[in-house]
Amino acid sequence: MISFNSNATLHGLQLHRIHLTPVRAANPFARSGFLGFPVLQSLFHSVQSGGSLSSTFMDVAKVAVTRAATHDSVAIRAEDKSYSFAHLVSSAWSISNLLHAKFSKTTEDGGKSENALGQVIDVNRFLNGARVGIVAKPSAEFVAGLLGTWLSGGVAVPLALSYPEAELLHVMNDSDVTMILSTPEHQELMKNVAAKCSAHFSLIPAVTSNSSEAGSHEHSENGVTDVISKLMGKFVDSKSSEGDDPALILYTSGTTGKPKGVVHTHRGIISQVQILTEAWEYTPSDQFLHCLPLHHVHGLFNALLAPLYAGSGVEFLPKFSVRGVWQRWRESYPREGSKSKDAITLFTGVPTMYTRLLQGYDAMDPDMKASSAFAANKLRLMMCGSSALPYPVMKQWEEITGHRLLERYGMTEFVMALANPLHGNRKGGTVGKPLPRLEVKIITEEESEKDGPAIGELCVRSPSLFKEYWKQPKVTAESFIDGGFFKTGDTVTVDDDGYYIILGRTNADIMKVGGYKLSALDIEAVLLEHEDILEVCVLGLPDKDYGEIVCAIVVPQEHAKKRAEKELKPVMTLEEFQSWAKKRLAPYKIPTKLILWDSLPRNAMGKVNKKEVKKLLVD
Ligand SMILES: Nc1ncnc2c1ncn2[C@@H]1O[C@H](COP(=O)(O)OP(=O)(O)OP(=O)(O)O)[C@@H](O)[C@H]1O
Repeated sequence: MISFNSNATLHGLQLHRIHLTPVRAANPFARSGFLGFPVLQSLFHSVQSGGSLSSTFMDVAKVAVTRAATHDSVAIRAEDKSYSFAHLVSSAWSISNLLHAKFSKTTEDGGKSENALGQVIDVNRFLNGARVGIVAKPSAEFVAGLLGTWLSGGVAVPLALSYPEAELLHVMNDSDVTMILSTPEHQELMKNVAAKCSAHFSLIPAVTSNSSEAGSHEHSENGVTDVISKLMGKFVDSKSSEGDDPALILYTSGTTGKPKGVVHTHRGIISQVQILTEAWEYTPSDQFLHCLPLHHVHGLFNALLAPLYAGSGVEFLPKFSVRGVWQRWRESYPREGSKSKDAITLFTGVPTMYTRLLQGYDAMDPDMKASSAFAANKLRLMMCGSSALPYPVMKQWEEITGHRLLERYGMTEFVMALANPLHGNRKGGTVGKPLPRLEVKIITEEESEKDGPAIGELCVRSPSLFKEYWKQPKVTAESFIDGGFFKTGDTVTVDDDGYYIILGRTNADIMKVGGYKLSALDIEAVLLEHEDILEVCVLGLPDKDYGEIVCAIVVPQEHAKKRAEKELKPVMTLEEFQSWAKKRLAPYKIPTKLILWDSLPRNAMGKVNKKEVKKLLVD
């Protein structure tokens, strides 16, 4: 067994912390271990860095929200509207009122509430850990729904928009949601689902945008004071909620079994957003272009909560569009020396997004190519993760945009753990080293310890580790080893420079072929170098002689399909494919079965569920 510790520097965060000490002392949010606090804190950060350090929470909050109301601090942009932090906080407050009206009645002493279960509880935590399902596209309403749930002592369960009704019902029933918050476009379906799982349903009130008249009125100086006083009143007298209280349940995609509810605490969330802010130096001058779903950690933490915590703006493209992304970058940096006011500085995506962006680029005329590549180059940072980034994609992206994508590794259970550096060598085919305050170790099998690099299961210990699998104490207990390390189920190795290489999910990507243990990801990376292959999925199929055989499902490039049509020949034969692979792969790694498909069945995060595909092929 070998273990590694992260020793990354902390200077960025220390500055931030020292700066905020006077505010935290007087701030009731600080005691509550509540993400609403860091969101407000990020406003204070920008106020203080402007030079006017105020001494009390009320002073700082007033200045901060007034600034936000004068458009200085845009938190969210979506569909040509912008929303300040003040708008989000004010909407969260309205949602909390709405939930309060539904779920509690104030007791005679006025300081306590009785919730729907007849429990007498503190007015500010009336939901008492009840689950609130949030079904909304990436929008200001989604963020307000999340904050409103936390303001009320609830546990947010963000749900996929793409789930069919049966899957939605599974998740809602499993997490025992008390309430579903949604938006008009999903009203019909969600009302139906709510009725079937005996939950209440409510629409999230539209968040007021900066441009609307109601918004400017609401956040006039008196309005601001009013919102702040209400929030203060709500928190000053509240008993602090413990940071270890559940805040969020995210459901896994189920690539390794039935979807499990992963419970994150307030403290874990705050730790994670601080770790990411520090590692990638998110600041209030950053603008994130966000095109990921919000029920997975990549879209929720890396591209929303951490940037909001850091005071960065987040612009939602509700649905990923190749044209939309390139266009937004070109608008940000129209020509040399010019940068738009809201220029995008940060982007993150899954590998298939970069593949599609490259296809879109190839289809552009030369002028458009030049302006697109120029604009992309101007962003501060581009990141990739959620599944393995194929080396050819990374290389081509760098040739065009000048950006070496920062690849990182994460999982629903601990959010992010390993990452290539912001400054320093980003190594293709690796996911870098442990993030600050993260510890990892590899549990090796006896025989692999003798020679060569350690290969085994990656285990992670982190302040951002989840608390438990919802209602699954046995599975939770089995997922940890001594000392609180979480067993990821991923097989990894580490190179001579300490960079980690993900070989894949032990039970889906690691194939046992005639005594060899092979990584499907390793073989996929090589096959993607074939000029006729657009996408590939490698998996092991059962075989009575070898245990498993290597099967490759290939999606051909358009040009290969057109050529095949013209020549009235198959796009690729197994013989041609194998003779190409022979020069690049050891004989036992060469696929012995080739299947050609038009596309691969990918989930919202661009992942192929290999277990499902295997079932299709074997049954
Ligand atoms: N950069 C990366 N390279 C290779 N694999 C990655 C990378 N980032 C994430 N992964 C894979 O994604 C997994 C985490 O994804 P997630 O938490 O969404 O689980 P899932 O596989 O989709 O679902 P389930 O937990 O139900 O199996 C990791 O365990 C790892 O296998």
